[in-house]
Amino acid sequence: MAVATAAALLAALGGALWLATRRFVGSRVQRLHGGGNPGLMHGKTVLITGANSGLGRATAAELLRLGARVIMGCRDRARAEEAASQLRRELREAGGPEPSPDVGGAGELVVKELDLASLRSVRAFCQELLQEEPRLDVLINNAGVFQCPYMKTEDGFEMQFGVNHLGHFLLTSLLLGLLKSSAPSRIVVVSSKLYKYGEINFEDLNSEQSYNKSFCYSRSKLANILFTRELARRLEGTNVTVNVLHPGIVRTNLGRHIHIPLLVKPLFNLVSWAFFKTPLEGAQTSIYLASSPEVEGVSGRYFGDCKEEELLPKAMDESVARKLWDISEVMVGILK
Ligand SMILES: NC(=O)C1=CN([C@@H]2O[C@H](COP(=O)(O)OP(=O)(O)OC[C@H]3O[C@@H](n4cnc5c(N)ncnc54)[C@H](OP(=O)(O)O)[C@@H]3O)[C@@H](O)[C@H]2O)C=CC1
Ligand SMILES: CC1=C(/C=C/C(C)=C/C=C/C(C)=C/C=O)C(C)(C)CCC1
Repeated sequence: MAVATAAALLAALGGALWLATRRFVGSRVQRLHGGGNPGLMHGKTVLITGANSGLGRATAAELLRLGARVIMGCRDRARAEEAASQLRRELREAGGPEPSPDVGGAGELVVKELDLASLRSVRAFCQELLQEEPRLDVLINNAGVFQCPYMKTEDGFEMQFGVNHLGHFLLTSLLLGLLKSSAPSRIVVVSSKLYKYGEINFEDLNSEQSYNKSFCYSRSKLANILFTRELARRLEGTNVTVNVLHPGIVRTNLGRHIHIPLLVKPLFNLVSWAFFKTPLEGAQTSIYLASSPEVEGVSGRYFGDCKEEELLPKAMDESVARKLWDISEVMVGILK
């Protein structure tokens, strides 16, 4: 009995130690990309959608630390201003670059309103940005909504397809001119491994015949990959690259629509704390694709953990990618 108790205690202690070590080592491994080169992003302007939370916030923090001027495109100004104040404070405390107009706005953080569930908002955002910004070096299409109940965007699109794909499609299209005139420039698209369970069902892109929230999330993430590959093809020879990534499973606010019974929540929190990536760990591939010299000139590829990965054939289907592009142009009103 005593031996069994001692063994159980030892196992629990070992487990706790392992988890704590994993957290500790993880937080040190996080800063590898560009960590040795704090000026890597000096003079570069980066736009990140959904930069007030989770992966977007962590990506903004790290690119700021590397000297970029970061524009946060966020739907809620109050939430975004609060995140921006925290990021500025963290940067100061870490001894990062002081905001400096002389070095292309190094370490400067700008908040702009952008609701990807409204084409009007996307257009207004781009109009303002194009008036104010002389250059855009990196666009990171990061914002996303995950498995929400059936909802429509302002323009009547199914919410996940509307925000994750169509809003970013219009945003990117309207900013392409500026990205081209700032070349070499980069576009980074945040997708998910869950694309594997999606299909582009052209006959019901608005999910009016049936709605399955998991399918629609996966469909929107498959659309992110097809969009990236078609855009890379169209951008050949322009010195503007576009790559897509999956971040792994990351502890963020993305799961806000998942209902977890109150009693199970503490256990779930513990499990996610132990096994999910932190936002900074999850953001590494976004940061890598946005800043690393290793991927200069690389375009149309899919990455995870800062390494290229293979795609399923359905994500490489050129005819589906072209058809999705053409339909997206009509849906967002670029072509009538
Ligand atoms: N976490 C994970 O495990 C994984 C995440 N991803 C992808 O990573 C990306 C970032 O998600 P993550 O950081 O995890 O989640 P968060 O929920 O923490 O962040 C999502 C961001 O998107 C913003 N957003 C949502 N809807 C809109 C909208 N209509 N207009 C503008 N911004 C909007 C949110 O704004 P607000 O705060 O105002 O709601 C928030 O800033 C997503 O594309 C997601 O699909 C992919 C695979 C796994
Ligand atoms: C961490 C966490 C939650 C869950 C988040 C999950 C499960 C997110 C999964 C996202 C995935 C897998 C996206 C893939 O593209 C809850 C429920 C909000 C409760 C509080 C802590």
